Amino acid sequence: MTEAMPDRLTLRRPDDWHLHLRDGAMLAAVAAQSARDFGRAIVMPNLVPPVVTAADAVAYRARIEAALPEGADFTPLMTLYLTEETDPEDLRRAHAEGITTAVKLYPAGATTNSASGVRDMAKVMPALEVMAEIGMPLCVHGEVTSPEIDIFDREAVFIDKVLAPLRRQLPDLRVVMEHVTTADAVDYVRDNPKNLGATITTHHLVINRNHILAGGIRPDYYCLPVAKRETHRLALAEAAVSGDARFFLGTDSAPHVQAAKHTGCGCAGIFTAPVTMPILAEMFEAAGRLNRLEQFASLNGPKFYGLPPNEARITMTRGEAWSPPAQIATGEGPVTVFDPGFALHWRVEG
Ligand SMILES: NC(=O)N[C@@H](CC(=O)O)C(=O)O
Ligand SMILES: [Zn+2]
Ligand SMILES: [Zn+2]
Repeated sequence: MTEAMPDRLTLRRPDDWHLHLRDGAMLAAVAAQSARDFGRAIVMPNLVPPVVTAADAVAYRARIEAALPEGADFTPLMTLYLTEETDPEDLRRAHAEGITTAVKLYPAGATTNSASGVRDMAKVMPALEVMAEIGMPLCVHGEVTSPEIDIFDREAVFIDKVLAPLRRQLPDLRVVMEHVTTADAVDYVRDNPKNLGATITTHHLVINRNHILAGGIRPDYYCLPVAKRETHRLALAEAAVSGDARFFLGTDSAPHVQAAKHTGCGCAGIFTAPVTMPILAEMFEAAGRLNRLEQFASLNGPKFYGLPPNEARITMTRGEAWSPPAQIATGEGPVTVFDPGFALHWRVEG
């Protein structure tokens, strides 16, 4: 006899430790999509121009708050975009005043809106030293950008050539490897427990590189770091359901209008905010680990950031298969909602 599968699940309200909310009409359309299921989010600073100073972060936070629905239970946790001109004293002030939760490192040219990123790590060492001193985490887009490095190898090479040396130099710096996509990254995090965590996205738990390229090119599955082969996806899924506190949810929900993705040079980013919790429930259930979903989505992230978990709870229920909308409308045009390619049975109540 098989045990009855639970059809109801109550968990602490989840958080999203890596989110792109954008600005203007896009922000107005997507803010509510995250605020529905999530209590807090680490908000990425890669606007054009980027959020580089404490004053920029204060202004951006006010725009986000203005875009949230009345009464939303959602706190944006702000980040600063690290540049070679970042003033370490501005970081110190932003941290002391509780304006920012983390700083984001984009290697120049690695991803969407990263032109102002870092070319020479030596130039940002004074800022990183201050962060290590005050305990401000560094969130890292971990890919090298040299054209001679194959795009599927860029994360693994980054670990060897940039991250490991940096962590040897500044062992007290708290680092989050954002959106890990490889078994190499999972192993590196497991083997180096001190001051290191990793976010895993919704889509990297679901797709491998075949989804982008087999049977036709699918720009809606294109993101950075690009999805890797199936063995890597399996390593990510195993890390997510393992209960290991160093791995936590960062959706990397990154809306782009369809016109910017369905084109000759489509941009990177997948919009997952509205479907993340139903997809995760489906995945954790299939792995027989539904009881670990709360650790991954609601407990491990706050633990790494030294914040209390949310007091509020959400309830998820399992029922008939349902189909999320294929797209949402925004003032800039439609945005495709991530399609996991399997039926969803779980929903967040309320
Ligand atoms: N993940 C992506 O493919 N795109 C992100 C940037 C990022 O997180 O690298 C975006 O801002 O669109
Ligand atoms: Zn990134
Ligand atoms: Zn991102």
